[in-house]
Amino acid sequence: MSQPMIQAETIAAIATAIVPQQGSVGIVRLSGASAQAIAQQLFHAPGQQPWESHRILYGYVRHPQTQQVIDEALLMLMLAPRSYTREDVVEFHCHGGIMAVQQVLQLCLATGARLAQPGEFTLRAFLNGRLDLTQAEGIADLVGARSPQAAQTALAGIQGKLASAIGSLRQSCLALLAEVEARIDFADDLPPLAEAAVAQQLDQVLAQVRQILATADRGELLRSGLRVAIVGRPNVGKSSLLNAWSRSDRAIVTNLPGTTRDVVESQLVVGGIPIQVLDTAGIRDALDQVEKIGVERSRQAAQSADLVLLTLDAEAGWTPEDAQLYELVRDRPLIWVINKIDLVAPEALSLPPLAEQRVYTAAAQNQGIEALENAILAAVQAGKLAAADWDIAINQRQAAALTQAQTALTQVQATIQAHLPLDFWTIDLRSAIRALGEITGDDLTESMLDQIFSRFCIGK
Ligand SMILES: Nc1nc2c(c(=O)[nH]1)N(C=O)[C@@H](CNc1ccc(C(=O)N[C@@H](CCC(=O)O)C(=O)O)cc1)CN2
Ligand SMILES: Nc1nc2c(ncn2[C@@H]2O[C@H](COP(=O)(O)OP(=O)(O)OP(=O)(O)O)[C@@H](O)[C@H]2O)c(=O)[nH]1
Ligand SMILES: [Mg+2]
Repeated sequence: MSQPMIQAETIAAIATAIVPQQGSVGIVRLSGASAQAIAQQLFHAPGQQPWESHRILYGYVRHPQTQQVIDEALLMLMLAPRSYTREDVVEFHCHGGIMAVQQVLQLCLATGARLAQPGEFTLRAFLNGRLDLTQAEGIADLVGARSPQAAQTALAGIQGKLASAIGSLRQSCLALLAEVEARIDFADDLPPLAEAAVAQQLDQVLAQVRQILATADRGELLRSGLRVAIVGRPNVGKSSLLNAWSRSDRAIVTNLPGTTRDVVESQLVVGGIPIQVLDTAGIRDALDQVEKIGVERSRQAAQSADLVLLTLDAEAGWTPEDAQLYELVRDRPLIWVINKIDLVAPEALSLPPLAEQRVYTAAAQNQGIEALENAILAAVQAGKLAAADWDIAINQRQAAALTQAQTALTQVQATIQAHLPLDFWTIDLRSAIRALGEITGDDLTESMLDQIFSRFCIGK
């Protein structure tokens, strides 16, 4: 799969974000055999500027028929193979906003390019051998990263750290397979295989497989993050807690119960984990229709959360309504937040008669936030995050394939121990090699590719 294959069609897409907050520059990208020819019909570079690879041209994008100027722009030509896709690539660096890039893209499409599918530039980079599959997945991870640690891990993937770890395991298995097959084919000419030595080699490979598999939990946390819902009776200080925690005035706070009517979301990073915090409407028998809907959304938020912060008013203490609320959310991982602790003497506290972990906060005074963060990290097992000596973190697809390899290699060991004939060894060795190859893309199927590249964004 790694020999260059020139794709017949030239693809085009807007490579930069199209969002309400406009960027100052927007890029339209072309890749494929006609990229330069298309660009030359659209782009006018005044003066004697030569169309050389890896040089910036200054000029105008013009409608090829009407000569109407669409944008003033910079253009970069990157001739194959020195480009992201290893095909001829052209980038138009246009003015930001929506209109310039949209119109330039339309002109590219009218001049022979086809709109790229999500991830298609990176797919071509993969098909042309510039990246393996784990590196391509790293690129999607980096684009989606929501914490510096997640970005760092993604970059390790792009730089090929996982690829080389898996690659060397696969090489070990291939070498072993070659040894075994040689004994099958030339049994009389070669000394027999030392079973003990082979078993020891397999042990080493398996130990590494286990190490890499252990990074899956961390990968999952860094990629998906946590949804944390702040839930509680009205007026206990949920919105104050969100504001103190996010150091903002994101949510409206008043002394009126029923202030928050809808779920308010905020993005935070705690110990490297991206966290989506949901402040919810206080749960009670609602007074009006709007509040009723809000309360229903609170219940849904609690149900969808990875962790619930069940908040109590320390002054009011543990009430029957709190007990009812607990029944609603007790199947979720849960931390008690005893808020307004500034209003109560420690001996006067009445606490929930329940075992879950507690933290004490005075949200209005920004107190207790660190304790809260520590409790959350403990709840998700901070150990899962501890970066090993490397910053590799595998995803679910990679973990599934690695588990297959582990099973197959364990099977080889059993085969050796049972002193079964060499033919039996090769069966499981081959399936281990295939599973490892699925991770890097050395062994792959069309549907795997679709699955992987469909989670990219357009233009990547
Ligand atoms: N304007 C712009 N910025 C960008 C990108 C881009 O495509 N365009 N990138 C896109 O994601 C990232 C940079 N990644 C890149 C990775 C490889 C090559 C590249 O040309 N690789 C060739 C040749 C390298 C060389 O000349 O030595 C190769 O590896 O074969 C380009 C960009 C981020 N910034
Ligand atoms: N003394 C004290 N007052 C607090 C504390 N936290 C919140 N309050 C006050 O309690 C009142 C209610 O706070 P909110 O944050 O709006 O409470 P809520 O739980 O979001 O209320 P609803 O949105 O109505 O469910 C406000 O007057 C806050 O200033 C605290 O730690 N100590
Ligand atoms: Mg509120």
